Formats: sequence, structure tokens, C-alpha cells
Amino acid sequence: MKTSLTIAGSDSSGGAGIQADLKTFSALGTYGMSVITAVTAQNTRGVLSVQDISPNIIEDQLDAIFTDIKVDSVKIGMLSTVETIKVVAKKLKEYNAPYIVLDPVMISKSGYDLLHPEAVEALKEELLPLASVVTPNVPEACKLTGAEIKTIEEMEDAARLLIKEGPSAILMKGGHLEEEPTDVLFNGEMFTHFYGKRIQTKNTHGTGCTLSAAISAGLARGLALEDAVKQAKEYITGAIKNSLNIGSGHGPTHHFYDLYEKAGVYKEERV
Ligand SMILES: Nc1ncnc2c1ncn2[C@@H]1O[C@H](COP(=O)(O)OP(=O)(O)OP(=O)(O)O)[C@@H](O)[C@H]1O
Ligand SMILES: Cc1ncc(COP(=O)(O)O)c(N)n1
Repeated sequence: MKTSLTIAGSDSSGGAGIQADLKTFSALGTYGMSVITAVTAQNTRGVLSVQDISPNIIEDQLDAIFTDIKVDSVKIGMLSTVETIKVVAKKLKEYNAPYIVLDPVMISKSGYDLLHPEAVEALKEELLPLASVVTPNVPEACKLTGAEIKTIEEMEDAARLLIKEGPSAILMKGGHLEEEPTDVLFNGEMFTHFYGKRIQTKNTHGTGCTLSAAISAGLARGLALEDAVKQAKEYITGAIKNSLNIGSGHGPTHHFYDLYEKAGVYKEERV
């Protein structure tokens, strides 16, 4: 069985972060492992408080996994601090980690700073060059490039700027645009658009985490990047369609095997 590692924050309400990633890995047929960077006290309404995990323990978690188990793909989510970014980058380089999907998590849907604003530069310098693909939403892409993004053309322009920072590819997510949620993939040479239809629901907690974990699982299972993104887009669309009306704020997306089975890949590849 292929393995996927998530390096991210814990979400006590189970909709985003480590919990969303592990559910996604399970549903998409990889064995999930985790390095916890921060513990958030969080629900569908917002983030109450955050405890950042000390860099030593983050380093130990990474050593524990990489010295014992073959890692087939990595997904990076919430990192909080400059120190966390540095230790994660150091260890991923040391272990020559494969297929790194970097979700540059900055602000939660509820408006909480999950990445300290002064750590944006460290994220750019230390982690963008290691990423097989980086998956910013539109506000994150604006922060990373300084560009203003309101249209698909402007998403493409920003992707051209961002690829210069060193990642192998960019998947810019269009969920925050006013139009339909189209995601734009740029591999440095060509663009691929992944079209979606907006599902009318407030229950979109953890959509970005789920999408990036799904891409990571696809890469671990040997899919080419375009195919991993296609499958991940199908998976997140199904997970939003089936999202759960739990709590009084933004409820979580729902994870189950059928979402993948419907995409027509699960049965064929899991023999
Ligand atoms: N209402 C919706 N209907 C259909 N697809 C959506 C909707 N909202 C977001 N998406 C899709 O979900 C994925 C995540 O996109 P989004 O832009 O919401 O990321 P994000 O802001 O990083 O998510 P998060 O809220 O977890 O931080 C993308 O593929 C996007 O196109
Ligand atoms: C631990 C953790 N990681 C990521 C998110 C982003 O998800 P969202 O934007 O849906 O709040 C989050 N809320 N919590």
C-alpha cells in the first residue's frame, strides 16, 4: 500500500487540517500518517485558540516517520511560525521527500491567522522551491505574489509570477472568485483549467485541505499531476455536494469511498 504524510494543524472539529487529510487519504486508498504542527481549538464557527507545537517535537515526528517508513507523498498544511517552516524544510530536504503538495494555509474561513503574517516570506523562501505543486486560493496567491486577482486571466498571470519562486507547478483555486469555481493548473509550460459548478452551501470548511490531500494521495498512487488534480477535483466536488450540516457555522465536507468510486478510478487501481 502506498503511504501519504500530512504535515499540518489539528482541527478539533474534524473538518479541516490533519483530520480532513487523514480521512481523504483513507478514502483514496493510501495509508495516512501525520506530523502535527499546531493544535487548534476550533469548531464550525471559528478558531478559539492555537497551541503551536515546539520545533523539537516536529523534528522528532518527522524523524520517527522517515527513519522507519517509506513515504510516497507529502501534503503540507498549517505551519504557523518561521521556526516550524524552517524545521519542516530542513527535514524534507534531508530525507529527499517525494511529491510534496504545499497548501499555503494562511487564514481560516472564519478569519483567524493560521500562519503568522511575518512567516509568509519564510514560506516562500524555504518551501516553495521544494513543492511539486503549490495550491493557493486566490487571497493566498495575492499575498504570495503581490498581484490583484479577480479573473481567470489574472489567476494565470499570478501563476506565471509564482512559478518563478521555484515550485514545479501551481494549482490556483478559484473557490473565492465570484464566478464558477474554476481551478487553474500551471506546470511552467501550459495551463489546464478544471471547471466546477458552484454548489450552494455554507458547509465548505476544509475544502482546500481536502483538495490538497487528495492530490497528494493521487501522486502517491502513481497518477500524473494532471490526473491527480482531476481526480481530486472530482473528489472535493462530491465531498461538498455531500457536506454535512453539523454545527451552526461552516459545516465540514463529507468523505467516503463512493466519491472516488464514482470518479471511476478506485476499483481499477486498487487491486
Ligand atoms: N461552493 C463551491 N462549489 C463547488 N466547488 C467549490 C466551492 N467552493 C470551493 N470549491 C472548490 O473547492 C476547492 C477548494 O477551493 P477554495 O478556493 O475554497 O480553497 P480554500 O479557500 O483554500 O479552502 P479552505 O476553505 O479549506 O481554506 C477548489 O477546487 C474549489 O474550486
Ligand atoms: C488546522 C487547520 N488547517 C487548515 C484550516 C483551513 O481551512 P478553512 O479555510 O476551511 O477554515 C483550518 N481551519 N484549520
